[in-house]
Amino acid sequence: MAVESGDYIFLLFIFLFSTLIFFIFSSKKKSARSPPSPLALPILGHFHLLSSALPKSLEALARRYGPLMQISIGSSRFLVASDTSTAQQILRDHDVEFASKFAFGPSHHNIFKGAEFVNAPYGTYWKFMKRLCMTKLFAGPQLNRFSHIREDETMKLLRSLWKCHQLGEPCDLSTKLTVLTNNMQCRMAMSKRCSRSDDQAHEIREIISNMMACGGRLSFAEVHGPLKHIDLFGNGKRLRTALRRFDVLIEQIIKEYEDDRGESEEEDVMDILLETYRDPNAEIRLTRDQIKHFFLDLLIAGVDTTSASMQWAIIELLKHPHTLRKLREEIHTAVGSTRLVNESDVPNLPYLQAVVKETLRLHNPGPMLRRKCNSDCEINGYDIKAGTNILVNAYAIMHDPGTWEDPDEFVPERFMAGDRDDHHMELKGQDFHFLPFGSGRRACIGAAHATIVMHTAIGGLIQCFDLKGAEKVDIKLATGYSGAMANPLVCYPIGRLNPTILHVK
Ligand code: HEM
Repeated sequence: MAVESGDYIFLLFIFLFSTLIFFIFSSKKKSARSPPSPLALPILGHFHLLSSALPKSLEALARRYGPLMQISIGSSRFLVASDTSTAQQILRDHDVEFASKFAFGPSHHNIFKGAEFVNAPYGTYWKFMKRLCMTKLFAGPQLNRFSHIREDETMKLLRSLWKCHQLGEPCDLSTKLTVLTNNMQCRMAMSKRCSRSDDQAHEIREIISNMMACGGRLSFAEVHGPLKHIDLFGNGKRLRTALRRFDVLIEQIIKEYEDDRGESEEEDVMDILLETYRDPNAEIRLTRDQIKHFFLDLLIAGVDTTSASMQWAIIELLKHPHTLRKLREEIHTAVGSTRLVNESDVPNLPYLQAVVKETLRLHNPGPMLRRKCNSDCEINGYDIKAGTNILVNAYAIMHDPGTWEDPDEFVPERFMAGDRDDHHMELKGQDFHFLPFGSGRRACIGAAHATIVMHTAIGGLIQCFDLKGAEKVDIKLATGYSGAMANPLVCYPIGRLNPTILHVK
């Protein structure tokens, strides 16, 4: 068969086209790079470059190595994203690829290993539990259902401070705020048990505090580094003991639920989980350990974070008398002095909202967002392989001087319309300059609950009391990567309005 000139032209075209495609792809491959990394030491990795204030030391490294860098601490390797644009790619543009999390704590001491919700990979189990949280605990109508619990516990807090005022006694506000958040959460999730008396909620609190204290005492080297499998000071053992105590207590609560089956009270989250556990045809097969760990996760994720944020807000207000005065004036104008601030007042208290936002920006208790990449993708022009662990440094983003004027100062006015540019930022994670509750599929599920609690408790405390002596507290950040305070907030409450005679509504 003769070859016609048209065929030559066609073959030449195919040749040129394939060559072009080859070059495009091979040049892409060549430009496929790994993110930069500081010089690492053998075994220790970058351990020597990091201080106990991890978000801050990672922020300093990012200034030299860029918004996406590789870090290793002992056997843990991860990328760190430190600016808004990189965070947006990970948390929004590639949200599905980064919808799993990796464990970044002393998880090797967890006696319920594999049963976690907060660290669960993106899949059927996580989706089921998230749906349960949103439909039964933390979405609009469900949140409203629990308003009486929040009111009741806030009133208990204010009454206990009034008692200190009457007796002239000091008050450990840190503990009282933690009791507040713990009791609210226990009553919301296990209302049948924890509403009858405070005993079980109190015991749960004690165990979780103990657990957090042991976890916090573990050094970086024991969590990530060369001492990971040597429990040098016995804190790992103590942590496991606290977990076993939690196991015994929660097992007892579960048994009480099982014995009380058929009682007419309204279904709570524990009932729903136990129904799913018993049902052979349920959408997922839950294990008993998963149920236990779910409650543990809610308590660990929600109690100390909300309490620490309120402690920081109070300290900042006491350090800034002008801000405190302005807040009191706003509350006085909008609410008056015959009734207590309540949840429906919050939309009319923009300065209180600004105080809460500014506290969460400056002292965020969840400053490192953890993600695990599910499939290969590209971020900032770098190839990211499936299985890569990433930390988004929300601390660095919320302290970025390019976004925030005087980023280390407490200036609630920046969130007030008309004062500065930043006022439009909301708490829902849609603005990647402001990420106190993270963003995307794995964002905080308790954000709405936490902010309601913060507004009403801070509002009530400021309305009813002057808090004297707190200025003597040595204000330091606790070690580790959480944003909690190192020392308890002890003060003398001096009554301004008696909460026990104020109207609640
Ligand atoms: C001021 C209080 C709180 C702050 C600042 C906070 C912050 C955060 C942050 C930054 C994350 C990670 C988000 C991400 O990776 O994108 C998170 C996750 C989470 N938070 Fe909160 N949180 C607070 C209160 C609560 C409360 C009250 C609860 C529930 C009782 C809660 C439950 C959770 C859970 C379950 C997750 C994991 C969600 C998942 O992995 O799917 N948090 N929180």
